[in-house]
Amino acid sequence: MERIKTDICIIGAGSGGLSVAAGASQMGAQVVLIEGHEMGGDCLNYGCVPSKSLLASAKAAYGMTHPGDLGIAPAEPQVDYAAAKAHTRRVIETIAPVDSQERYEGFGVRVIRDWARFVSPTEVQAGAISITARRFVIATGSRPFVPPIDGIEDVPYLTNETLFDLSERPEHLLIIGGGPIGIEMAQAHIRLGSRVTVLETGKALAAHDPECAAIVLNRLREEGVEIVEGAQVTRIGSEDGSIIAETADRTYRGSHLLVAAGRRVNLDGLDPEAGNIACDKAVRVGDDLRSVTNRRVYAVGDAAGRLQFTHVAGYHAGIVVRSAVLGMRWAKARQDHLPRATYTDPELAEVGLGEEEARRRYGSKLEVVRSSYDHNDRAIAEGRKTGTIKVLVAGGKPCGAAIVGAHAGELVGMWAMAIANGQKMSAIANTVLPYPTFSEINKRAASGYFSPRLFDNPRLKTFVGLVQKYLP
Ligand SMILES: Cc1cc2nc3c(=O)[nH]c(=O)nc-3n(C[C@H](O)[C@H](O)[C@H](O)COP(=O)(O)OP(=O)(O)OC[C@H]3O[C@@H](n4cnc5c(N)ncnc54)[C@H](O)[C@@H]3O)c2cc1C
Ligand SMILES: NC(=O)c1ccc[n+]([C@@H]2O[C@H](COP(=O)([O-])OP(=O)(O)OC[C@H]3O[C@@H](n4cnc5c(N)ncnc54)[C@H](O)[C@@H]3O)[C@@H](O)[C@H]2O)c1
Repeated sequence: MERIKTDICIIGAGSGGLSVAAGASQMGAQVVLIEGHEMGGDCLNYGCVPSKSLLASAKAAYGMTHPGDLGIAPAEPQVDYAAAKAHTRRVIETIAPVDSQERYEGFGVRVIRDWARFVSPTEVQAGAISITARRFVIATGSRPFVPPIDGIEDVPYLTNETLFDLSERPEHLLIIGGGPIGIEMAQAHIRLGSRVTVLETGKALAAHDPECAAIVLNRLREEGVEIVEGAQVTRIGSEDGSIIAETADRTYRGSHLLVAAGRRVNLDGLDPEAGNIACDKAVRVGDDLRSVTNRRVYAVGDAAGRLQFTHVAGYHAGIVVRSAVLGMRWAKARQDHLPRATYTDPELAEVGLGEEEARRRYGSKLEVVRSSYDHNDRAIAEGRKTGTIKVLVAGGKPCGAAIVGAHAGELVGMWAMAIANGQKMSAIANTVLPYPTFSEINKRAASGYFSPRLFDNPRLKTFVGLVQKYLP
């Protein structure tokens, strides 16, 4: 057996593991990176990248049938589902070199392509290689959770790991789960010509601001997606070549079934017990992202059991590099400034607290300011007036923002920056933005916070009266 001693051993070469490896190795630490499957993990191969690529094809098709009032006649798009999937593959291939074994070996990282498991609190094995390290980073990500519905294993269901390889367009896609994956893929498929039914046991897009989520769900329904909330599927089966999903009061039929019912953290095969690493649904870590039972071990990204986003995995990686490479043991992960976006049309994006939590925390001190897309000149010019922004303000500072509308994922960045840096509403209001841009929606919301203070203020009016009296 080959034996390696290293500074940092990272398990998993997805968004989190790769970011730790890049940072640590380029700062001079010795790094071993172990990947059992594809370099790039979920985001590149089965997640963000293919889903956003397919949504882009779908948006192009929708734009042809819905040109709005722009003076262009609608046209029937010739949708080639297989070609759209070829586009997603090309996008993956274009981005893949950035996550490749060769690139990381170029940084001096020893990359091992095998599955890793702990054999002791200080040692991991990957195939015939044993690695002891000063610090370990669990960056094993997550996989689709398949609910134990009667009959589900007897039908050929799809998950995000197989959907993007499907080249025949589903005639009628049944989707179990109305979270971000289910809803993004529902819109992609309805626009590419499938019929789509989403069966959601609770509320669809439940993690999002309810007002903003409702706008997205209404749009999907208008486009023809059947979204059934409160649908408890009790049995899955097949009949006459169709897949059927039974709830208490109805049977739904489709040609294909996509399971998008949440995620399971990848801990199987890792043998965390042998490493004295306490886990529940994820690795149990504190805000320092270190295992509560084995201080040599960190967890990042989906494996850390917090928000499951690529940018969060990257953020975690930065904390780990500070702590494990630079010895800044005080480095801690925050949650309050992390943006979340769902790339439907209209987009949905949030940062910071939701309204309910903000009210609990700040009570009557909380102020809510809003601005609507239909007052934004660029949105009017482009015929993209559906949308709104809601900013939660406490003590003059934004503590949360929710946006639904075109480019919401871009617009939320300004609020993420303000919250991350403890900036006041005046920081947004004082920023001069180019005209006409969608980002002026943010500024209008910030101005909305100051308007009553400036324009409905009797003391200010008296002061201005005096100034005007004495000004030469
Ligand atoms: C369909 C879909 C769309 C998404 N869209 C977005 C989006 O638009 N924006 C966004 O921010 N997030 C999105 N996400 C979430 C995002 O993909 C994940 O949060 C992110 O990939 C997590 O990164 P990670 O490093 O924790 O794990 P991963 O990227 O999953 O990487 C984990 C890696 O570890 C490897 N591994 C696991 N166990 C072992 C082991 N024992 N030994 C060796 N290797 C192992 C795996 O093979 C994998 O390569 C999406 C997810 C899905 C499924
Ligand atoms: N745009 C993005 O950034 C993006 C896109 C996709 C996914 N993601 C990430 O991936 C994570 C996972 O996404 P997801 O949509 O799979 O999970 P999710 O947990 O967000 O949503 C799953 C949904 O499935 C429902 N569900 C569970 N069991 C069910 C059953 N038996 N029948 C019907 N419905 C059932 C749940 O109630 C829930 O609403 C997200 O939380 C997000 O962090 C991000």
